[in-house]
Amino acid sequence: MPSVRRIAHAFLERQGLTTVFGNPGSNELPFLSGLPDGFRYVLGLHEGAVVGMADGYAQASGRPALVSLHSAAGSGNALGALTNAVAARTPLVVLAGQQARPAIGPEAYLTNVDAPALMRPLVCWAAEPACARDVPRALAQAVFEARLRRGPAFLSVPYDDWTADADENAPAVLERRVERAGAPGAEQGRRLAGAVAAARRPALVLGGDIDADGLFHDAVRLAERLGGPVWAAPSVFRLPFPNRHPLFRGVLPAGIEPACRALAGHDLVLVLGAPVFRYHEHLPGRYLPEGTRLIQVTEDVSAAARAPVGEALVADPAAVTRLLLTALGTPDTPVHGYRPVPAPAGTRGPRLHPEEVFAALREEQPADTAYVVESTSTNSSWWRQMDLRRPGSYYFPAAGGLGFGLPGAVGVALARPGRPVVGVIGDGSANYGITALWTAARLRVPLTVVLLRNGTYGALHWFGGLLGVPDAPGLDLPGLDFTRIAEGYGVPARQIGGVAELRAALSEPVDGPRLLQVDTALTTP
Ligand SMILES: Cc1ncc(Cn2c(C)c(CCOP(=O)(O)OP(=O)(O)O)sc2=O)c(N)n1
Ligand SMILES: [Ca+2]
Repeated sequence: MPSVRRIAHAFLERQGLTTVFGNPGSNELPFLSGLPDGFRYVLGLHEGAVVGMADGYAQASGRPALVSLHSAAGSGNALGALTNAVAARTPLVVLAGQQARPAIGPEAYLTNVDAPALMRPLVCWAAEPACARDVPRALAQAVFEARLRRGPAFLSVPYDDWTADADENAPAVLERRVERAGAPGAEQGRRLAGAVAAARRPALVLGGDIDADGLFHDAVRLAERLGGPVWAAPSVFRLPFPNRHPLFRGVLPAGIEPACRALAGHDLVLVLGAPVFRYHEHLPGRYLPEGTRLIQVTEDVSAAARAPVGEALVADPAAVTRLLLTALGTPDTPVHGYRPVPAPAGTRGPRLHPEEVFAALREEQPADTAYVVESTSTNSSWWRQMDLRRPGSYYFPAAGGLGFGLPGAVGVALARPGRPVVGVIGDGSANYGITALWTAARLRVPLTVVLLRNGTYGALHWFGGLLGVPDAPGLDLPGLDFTRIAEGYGVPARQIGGVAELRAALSEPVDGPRLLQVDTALTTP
């Protein structure tokens, strides 16, 4: 009989999971041995960077990604990055090594004492097979759980399982297909279309799933058919709609009371592909204005069940969007007149205003550039200056867990080799995923990193004021020089003086990773 490893490799190959993002330990070597031709191992120097790269890769490719982590400490290092993947609903298959079966009970060195418990609740499914013969089936379950539940699934495998003989049923795993159909029933569809058609002042709130599911252009057609305002759901991590479209009103405020105020006057709020809502600053009040009906459409059962208000239909947003476009008819003429971009705010000192940096990106970068942003005090400046009109144009850490930016940018660039990719990273955020620069250099990933150095955790200064604690310590970052740090990881880097120098640098051809450090003024989010 073939070995468990042989069946596992064959199954992963059948499922297209041939790029392994990993950082190895002794427990993982038996799985990694004998990887078939066509497999690619992308080494990250810290498990946070490994998962961040896999997250960016899976989001940009639209397919699950495979992760190989070391047991215990290695899996623990990945938890921060997994907060973003679980919030983004990114399908990741996370394999972790484990001590040999007889050594687990006595808790030998490098034992992951209760491996599945360590990873919950940051994965949608976690297990350690009860015996070597169950590994092929459990691996298949991990793949199908990740893909169908849309999140990271975790499997811990003792290292002596991989060389064990598979049993006579194992080859049948290779033939398994598990699919999901998520269209609403006829009556559900009629009810929803009737509610939308009857609305006098409908509003749309769109979530990251709209971009993840390829619905960016359908959302525009639906919005133009409804004719009402469109918001991106709070704590936006993917752009679901062109941000200068005349119907676009920006990101819905991430506070209960301001969000309610923004929705005032609308008799129906249709939420597609988002939780209701992922609030951030706690600003209590009514969830919805008097007389406003909210209907949420998501395939995330938990997001539907935990929402504090409104009705929910658990269904595929793509099927629902198509159903509504069919029932309501698509608009005859597309809307014109995208909103013009205001002149960027400037500064009179040596530091650039973030808006000047973003205006330079808008004007110098190709229109199909994909941006991976992780700078938390510059969001308002970003949306004032950018004009993004394509799917897959914007990625942000979905749970606000810093450390996604740099690795995620590397992952996006690996997934979309023909598309320009720019990481816009704060000098605070950069430190959490900095080792991704080494992988970018080794793989010569075409990537521009614009490092915004304002010498501080800018957003926390703002939050301190909001929370009435302006005197908190630990918010300033003097003396960091990412040009030298990047060079140390093998990435060419330079300090940028003014806007003209930035524009000139951005217009140069990109044939590998590069980092441009810009000193910026502190702004409010
Ligand atoms: C893993 C992790 N650690 C700490 C934080 C807390 N945090 C921190 C430390 C922020 C400051 C980020 O600083 P930056 O330089 O990247 O960006 P700005 O200066 O523009 O705010 S924003 C924020 O929520 C976090 N979100 N995630
Ligand atoms: Ca900063």
